[in-house]
Amino acid sequence: MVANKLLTLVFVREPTRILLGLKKRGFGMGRWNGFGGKVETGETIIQAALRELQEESGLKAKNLQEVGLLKFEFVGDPQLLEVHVFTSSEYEGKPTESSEMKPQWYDIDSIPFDKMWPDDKWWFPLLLKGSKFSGYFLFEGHDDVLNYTLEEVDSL
Ligand SMILES: CCc1c(NC)nc(N)nc1N1CCCCC1
Repeated sequence: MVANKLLTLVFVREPTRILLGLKKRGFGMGRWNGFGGKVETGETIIQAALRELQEESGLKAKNLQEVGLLKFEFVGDPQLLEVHVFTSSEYEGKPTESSEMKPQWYDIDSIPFDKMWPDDKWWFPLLLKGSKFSGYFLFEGHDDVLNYTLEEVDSL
């Protein structure tokens, strides 16, 4: 049984804009996304979310709200990815480019979905309106979603 690989994804949100980062290398390179990565052994999901945000954006979140649970399967890969999605509205620091990510504020009316992972266009609107959501996406390669389920939930 291959255990799910735990990942975090944090979006820093202000009333009219959201912080995205352009992935400069590795998995998802060239796509805008929130900040996140693997949960290492010995750390909680929350600790990992805070660590990855700080490493990748320079920001220290002072609050985190879990807003989504997304599971991803890639055809031919037995490893399921389990992404815990968070938003933060209070933070310290200034967005700073890292080796991994180039941060940039986007107006919530002009999210660059064509330059993001294809699943985002389905669940991002739920994040923006403050819903909690749970979804599953079956990918073939990194560009094609073969099928998906997505629901708004009362609690995660
Ligand atoms: C699981 C891949 C993924 C994805 N779809 C495939 N969509 C978004 N928005 N983020 C993703 N992660 C967020 C955690 C760090 C790795 C990339």
